[in-house]
Amino acid sequence: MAAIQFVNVSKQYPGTTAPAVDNITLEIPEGSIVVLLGPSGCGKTTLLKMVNRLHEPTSGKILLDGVDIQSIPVNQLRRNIGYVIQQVGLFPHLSIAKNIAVVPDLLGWDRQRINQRVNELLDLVHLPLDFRNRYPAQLSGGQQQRVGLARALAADPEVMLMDEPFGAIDAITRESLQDQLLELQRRLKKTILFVTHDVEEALKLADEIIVLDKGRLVQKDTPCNLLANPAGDFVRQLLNTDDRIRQLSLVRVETVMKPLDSTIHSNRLPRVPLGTDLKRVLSLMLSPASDTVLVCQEGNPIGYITFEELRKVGCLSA
Ligand SMILES: Nc1ncnc2c1ncn2[C@@H]1O[C@H](COP(=O)(O)OP(=O)(O)OP(=O)(O)O)[C@@H](O)[C@H]1O
Repeated sequence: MAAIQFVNVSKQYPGTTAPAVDNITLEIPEGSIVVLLGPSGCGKTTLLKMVNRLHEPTSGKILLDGVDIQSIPVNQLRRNIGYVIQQVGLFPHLSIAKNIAVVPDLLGWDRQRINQRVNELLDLVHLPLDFRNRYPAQLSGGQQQRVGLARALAADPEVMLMDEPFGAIDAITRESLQDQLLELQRRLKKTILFVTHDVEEALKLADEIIVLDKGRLVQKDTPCNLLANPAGDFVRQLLNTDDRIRQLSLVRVETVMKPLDSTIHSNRLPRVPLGTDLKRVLSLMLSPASDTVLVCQEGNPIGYITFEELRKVGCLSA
């Protein structure tokens, strides 16, 4: 079942002449990262904020695991959805531990369980335990953003909404936060709806990308299919498809691979772990020549990708 379903959802703000979100119907599959991509003002944030009811649709409905969110009390809904935003929104007067514990506190967890969870989360986002007693102002922007992520994960929500979470962070820290998010996602398998206007970030993080223009859904596809078959000039220009090799370096092998089958004799084939980018796969295919590369999870082959497949999905056609 899709974790989040939008059914004919529109939103028009009072006093405006055009809808910010215009009749969107789409499904966000459980356990996937789906990225909302589009230029400023296309309706990404509005669409996202309707999921935790920070905005209400003018028409249409949104289902969470098949349940209309209108039937769920708002506080309960928000406690079950992790929310990470660009401005982090940490409470300046609370320690890092207390910031991370906000939702477990609200849920009435006992002290010991909260302490344990805070330690677990600091570890998960690669922050040292002695950060527990620091205050937000004593952390760098990237560290604060990791605390924001830990806080959103605290009560182990199935769904995470992330609105340009790395937007205000320098390029190098941003890349490492993206890598950490992907690493976390391989373990936690949350359903993540992620807003960005950064094409490279979208190609790197997404299992599927949803392109919006003026509130309308223009295309919904995997990063590779989007690059291969952009639905018209708007998407083509948005993706700026000139630099194919750069783009290959952003797309992850799991968004393209096929599950392993009996036609593949795996003994001597080159192997890559989940998360490897397609540029690396291509270089393995070229030297020494091998038209198939195996994809492994914890050392065990689970899928494969062929040169023909790379070519067919269009990444190499330019
Ligand atoms: N509270 C509001 N009242 C009126 N109009 C609004 C309001 N919030 C957003 N809008 C308008 O709705 C449209 C969509 O805005 P939204 O913030 O969803 O876009 P976005 O794609 O997230 O943009 P950005 O990338 O710049 O954050 C814009 O035209 C915006 O001006």
